[in-house]
Order: sequence, then C-alpha cells, then structure tokens
Amino acid sequence: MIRETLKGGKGEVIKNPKVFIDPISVFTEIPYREDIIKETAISIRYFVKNDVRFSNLFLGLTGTGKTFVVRYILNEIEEVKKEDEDYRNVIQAYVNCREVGGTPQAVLSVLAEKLTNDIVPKHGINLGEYIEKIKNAVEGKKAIVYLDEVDTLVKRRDGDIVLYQLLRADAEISVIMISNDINVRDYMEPRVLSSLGPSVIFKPYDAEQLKEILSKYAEYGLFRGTYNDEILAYIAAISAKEHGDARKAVNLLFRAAQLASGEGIIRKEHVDRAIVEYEQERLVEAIKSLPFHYKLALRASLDSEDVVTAHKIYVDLCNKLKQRPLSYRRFSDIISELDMFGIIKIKILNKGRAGGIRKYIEVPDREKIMKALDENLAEEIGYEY
Ligand SMILES: Nc1ncnc2c1ncn2[C@@H]1O[C@H](COP(=O)(O)OP(=O)(O)OP(=O)(O)O)[C@@H](O)[C@H]1O
Repeated sequence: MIRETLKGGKGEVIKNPKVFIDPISVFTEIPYREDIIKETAISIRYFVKNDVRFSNLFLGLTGTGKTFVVRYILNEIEEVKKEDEDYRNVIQAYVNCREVGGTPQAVLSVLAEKLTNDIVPKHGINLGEYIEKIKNAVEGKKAIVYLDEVDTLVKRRDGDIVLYQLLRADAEISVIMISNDINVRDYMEPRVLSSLGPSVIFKPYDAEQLKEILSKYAEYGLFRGTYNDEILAYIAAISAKEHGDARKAVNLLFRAAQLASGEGIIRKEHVDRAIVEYEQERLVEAIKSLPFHYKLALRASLDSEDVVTAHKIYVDLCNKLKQRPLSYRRFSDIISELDMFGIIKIKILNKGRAGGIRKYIEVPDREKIMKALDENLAEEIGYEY
C-alpha cells in the first residue's frame, strides 16, 4: 500500500505540488493583475532610466494577490538586470514589517541589512543612524524597497515617520508599500500622506475570476482528468463568498487533491472535507491571536458549565500565574465577546423568581480548542495546564 503511495502510481491526482507550494516559481504571468503590473513597471522604468522617484501603496483584502504581484515584479527586475545595462545598479529589498516585529527599529535594521549586504545591529543605534546607513548603501545606486504589511509599522509610534524619512531621504529610493488594512492612511500624519504616492487597489476576485485562477493551478499542478469544471466552480464560489480570497481557493483545491490521492478524481466530498479542515485551522489561528486574558477566560470556560464557575476557575488560574484577575463584570464581557466571535456559545436560562438567571457555556469544538490553547499557553508562558 505505502509503496504505491511512495511511487505515486495509479490514482494519483497531483502532478506537481510545487505549483501550490511555490506558485511564483511556476506562474509566468498573473491573471487579473496585468494592468497593475504594467503601471508599476512603467513607474519603475521612469525611476531607473529617468530618475523619477515613486512610491505606491498597494491596498486590498487578504488573498487578493498583493504579495504575489510584488514578488513577481521583484523577480522580473532581477532578470532584466541581466539584459539591460541601466538596471545594473538597481538594488532591491523586501521586508515583511509584521514578520520582523513591526517596530521602526526592526524594520529599518532589516532594510539596512538587505541593502548593505552587511550585518547591522538590531539595537543600540538610533533611527537616524539607520537612515544614514541606508543612504550610504544607496549612494550611486537605485533602490526599490518593498514594505509588506506596512500597517503594522504605521500603527507603531514613529512608524509613519520612518516612512516619511525614507520617502524624503536625499537618496535614489522608491518604495512600494503593501497593506491589507484598507484604512492604513488614517494612521498617517498629513505630512507623511502628502509625500506618499497613489494607492493601487486590489479588488477582490469574483467567482468567475477565481475559477479561472484555479484552472491555471489545475492545469499546471494536477493530472488531466482528475478534476472537472464543476469542482473548480464549487471551490471558486465558496472562496468568492469570503471576499474573493485566492489563497483560500488555492489551498482548498490543493487539500482536496491530496484527499483524493489514490482515487484518481477529486469529488465534492473531498472539497467538503477540505473546507471543514480549513475552518478548524482558522479557529486555531483565531485562538492564538486572542489577547492574554481572553485566552485565560476561554481556558477557564472549557472546564465549567456556567459563567460564575468559569470566573472562579479563571481567578484561580490568574493567581497561579501571578496575574491580577479582571472583575467578574469585565470577565463576563469577555465571555460575551468570545460568544460573538463564535468560539463559545452562551445560553441564558431563567431559573424562576428565586434562581435569577444563569449563563451556561457550551463549547462546540472543545477538544480542538483545548489542544490549541494549551499548546499556545505552554509556548507563550511556559504554562502546562
Ligand atoms: N491572480 C492570481 N493568480 C494566481 N494565483 C494568485 C493570484 N492572486 C493570488 N493568488 C494566490 O493566492 C495566494 C495569496 O496571495 P497573496 O499572498 O498575494 O495575498 P495578499 O493579497 O498579499 O494577501 P495578504 O495581505 O493576506 O498577504 C498566492 O500565494 C497565490 O497562490
């Protein structure tokens, strides 16, 4: 049995998994984003050949292709460097602001490191010195800087000032910023806004477009005859409902194809199973990103039937962890919020005149939540429940 799977013989569905895991290495163009790519390429040409600096803000909800487009442009510029003299002195740096920590210090140090190709201290030097290092690195060259998830930087103290300094630096730097918070401009001071170039909007894909995108993945990544139009349309329709998220669509197709491995054809049941798994993963992600006392409140709720008992358990837990517990009132608000997020369910029962009301807690995915939460608490604070 395992030998068949190892060899990938009869009934295999996936021809090339790389298409799903590292699509940028396979796609030679990006459907539905051609106009944006062309406009950006023109700005880049003016910058490289005519010294016209630019800055753009790529805005759009999650999974609308912003990072994909940026990585594509970055790779294409590296190729053009080999063909066009004018591009020889172009240097590029991509930084995901959230992944490096989001602070101005962190973003600038990584940026300086990438542009200088040298080790730059993470602490102990001030923001101005980082800007100086960057300016020195760019001397006699042209830099294109990509700041992904720039909203995390802008929301930090002095975050927008860093942008201002980059945009206004006396150096040949152009900047492409990316944000999936479409209100990111609200966090910027007027003088930063006035140095910022236009916003480029990445509209959510509709069901038709998602289906077309999926058909490319299927064509490159799956064996012929293992999928049909209806299956692709089904996945596209589900993903279009969620603000046209291509990441979700592609992940669902890949997972469904894995589940169909050995059976030779992807059926609706495989997609439905993939959807359930996907929703559960999202639940785990949602739990991990809860504020600390929400996690403790949720943990306590897992071991109690009603809110009063949950609060007692929560207080005990706080004492164990040497944390000051929140009041019952605040705790009860948190529980209501967890109910609103759909993580737990609150049922209110009226116990008659003498009994007052009691708030009961139900947790539909109890085992799953407990596992995710306990792993997360152990990782975050070293607490073994
Ligand atoms: N036009 C497209 N053609 C093919 N694949 C696409 C397209 N747009 C998006 N994708 C796929 O969706 C995935 C997610 O896209 P991307 O990382 O660009 O999202 P994003 O807009 O940057 O979202 P986030 O803000 O969440 O990072 C990509 O890895 C790629 O697989």
